Amino acid sequence: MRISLASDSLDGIASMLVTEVERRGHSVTLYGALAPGDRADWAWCCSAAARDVAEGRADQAVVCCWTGTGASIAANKVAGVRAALCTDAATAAGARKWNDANALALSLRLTSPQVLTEILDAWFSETPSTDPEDAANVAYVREIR
Ligand SMILES: O=C(CO)[C@H](O)[C@H](O)COP(=O)(O)O
Repeated sequence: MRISLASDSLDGIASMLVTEVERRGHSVTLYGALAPGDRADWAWCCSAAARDVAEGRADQAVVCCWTGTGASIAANKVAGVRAALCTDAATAAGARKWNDANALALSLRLTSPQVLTEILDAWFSETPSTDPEDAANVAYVREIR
């Protein structure tokens, strides 16, 4: 898949994120501190990655900041993006399955290298639920203005 990655710093698991996503066979587009010379303020770089998803240049995004909160807020402001701040594999799997989340938000502060690999394995292996109730929730979210 085409994955847009953004981080406002190179702290913690930020650099590892790029290699871990590529190692899983995805092509990446980089924003913020991950792309030398790019703007690295979280609001800008995380919304830029999310906009790639909304406008069809990427299938999914992974957005990071120290807390993960700004990254998720900025990504969720982009229409059509459902960003989920995930701190463990079960949350990441649930976000893909029940929320059809198309952007993974991560906290550079909280996410250890081990947890990052667990989250990415869960995120990329889970698929959206086909249960009509789950689909109805996601459809409802799509229409929220
Ligand atoms: O978590 C964040 C936003 O939600 C930022 O990473 C945090 O505010 C630090 O930013 P800066 O290094 O620019 O001061």
